[in-house]
Order: sequence, then C-alpha cells, then structure tokens
Amino acid sequence: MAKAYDHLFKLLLIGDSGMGKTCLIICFAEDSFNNTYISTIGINFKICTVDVGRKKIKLQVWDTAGQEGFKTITTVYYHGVMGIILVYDITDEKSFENIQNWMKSIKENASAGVERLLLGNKCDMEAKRKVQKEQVIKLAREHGIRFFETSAKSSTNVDEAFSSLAWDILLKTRAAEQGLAEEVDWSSGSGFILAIPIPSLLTRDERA
Ligand SMILES: Nc1nc2c(ncn2[C@@H]2O[C@H](COP(=O)(O)OP(=O)(O)OP(=O)(O)O)[C@@H](O)[C@H]2O)c(=O)[nH]1
Repeated sequence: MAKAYDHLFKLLLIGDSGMGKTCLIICFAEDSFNNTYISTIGINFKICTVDVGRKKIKLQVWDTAGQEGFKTITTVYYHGVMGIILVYDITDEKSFENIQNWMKSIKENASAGVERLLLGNKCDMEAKRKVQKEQVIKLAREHGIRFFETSAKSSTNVDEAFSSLAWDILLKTRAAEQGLAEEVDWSSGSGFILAIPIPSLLTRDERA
C-alpha cells in the first residue's frame, strides 16, 4: 500500500506551565479551543498532517508538561525530535524571561541540528500584554530563530506557525539529501538563514 505521506516529522512543544501548549496543538489538529485548564501530566502526543511545498507531511507533535516536577521525564523526549516549539505567554513577563532557560535546555538535551520556533501565545489578550514584540524580535535574531505571536483561542497564526516549522525542517531534509548540508548552519534556527518564502500554507479545509 502506498504511504499516505511523504515525510514524518517529530515535533515537541516546551515552555512554562499554563502557556497554552496543549491548546495550540488542539487548535492546530482539531480546530477547537477549551477555556478549562487541565495541566498536562508528563507527556502526550497528537498526529496531524500538513501540506507544504507540494509534500504531505505527517507531524507527530509531542506536548510536554511545563511543571518543573516533570522536567526529568520531558527532557528525555528532546532527543530525536526534528523541531522544538518554545511557548511563552505575552501577558506573562516571567514566562518570556524563562525562554532563555528553555533554550539552554534544548542545547543540553536536543540534537544539534534541531529546528526551533518561538511562539508568544495568547495574543488575543492585547490589553494585558506585558511582553513587547521588539524585545522578542531582538532575542529571536540573536538566536537565529523564527518567531510568531499566536492565539489558540482566536486561531491566530497557529496553522502558519506549525506549517512554517514543517517547511524549515523540509528544507533542511532536502539540503541533507542533496548533499548541501554544509551550506546550512545546522546548529542554528533557519528562520534568518534560509530566507525562502513558504510557498503553500494551506488552510485547514484544503488540508482535509
Ligand atoms: N486567552 C487565551 N487563553 C489561552 C490561550 N491558549 C491557552 N489558553 C488558556 O490557558 C490555560 C492553559 O492552557 P494549556 O494549553 O493547558 O497550557 P499548557 O502550556 O499546556 O500547560 P501545562 O500542561 O501545565 O504545561 C487554559 O485555561 C487555556 O484555556 C490563548 O491563546 N488565549
């Protein structure tokens, strides 16, 4: 039987507790949102499919618990994933400060060539904003990492964020297949290195 997808990419979401990691995955995979907060215990995953660059990409998305007590378990899952999404909450300054610690954790536990993506979630709560975009862009530039502000509640930029990460991983995979890996800096995020526009960010209806 023919494979229903061209590539399988494993992704991981990390960030402090209550940032909306689970909600972002549910928004992307199921197009729904729930206001009730049920903290993740350990780790969970969801599978969904996205079309990028005329390729069908199956995404296995691992959702980690942000609570400190689960760190030993969750860091085990860093190894072998191709993309890591770091999530903070735009209404919570501390969660943004902690992004530096999450970056350090990636360096210590993930593969050197892992793609990273930074998300400032809950951007529907503009009136309560504590983290200014300018400071995030500065950090994202320093780390060579792509950045989006998202809302799982209003579905803002959620499809775009997951698709852009899939696209960045696809580019790296292709470069490796064609023996061009030396031209790609595998140790940094590709957001500012491979400045190639994403050709086809399909809507959920188109993906179905
Ligand atoms: N306003 C708003 N609330 C959100 C958004 N995303 C998540 N929330 C709320 O934030 C709370 C926490 O969301 P979760 O997705 O469970 O957070 P988490 O990061 O997975 O938390 P842990 O599992 O503890 O690590 C819930 O009450 C959600 O309804 C968003 O984009 N906007």
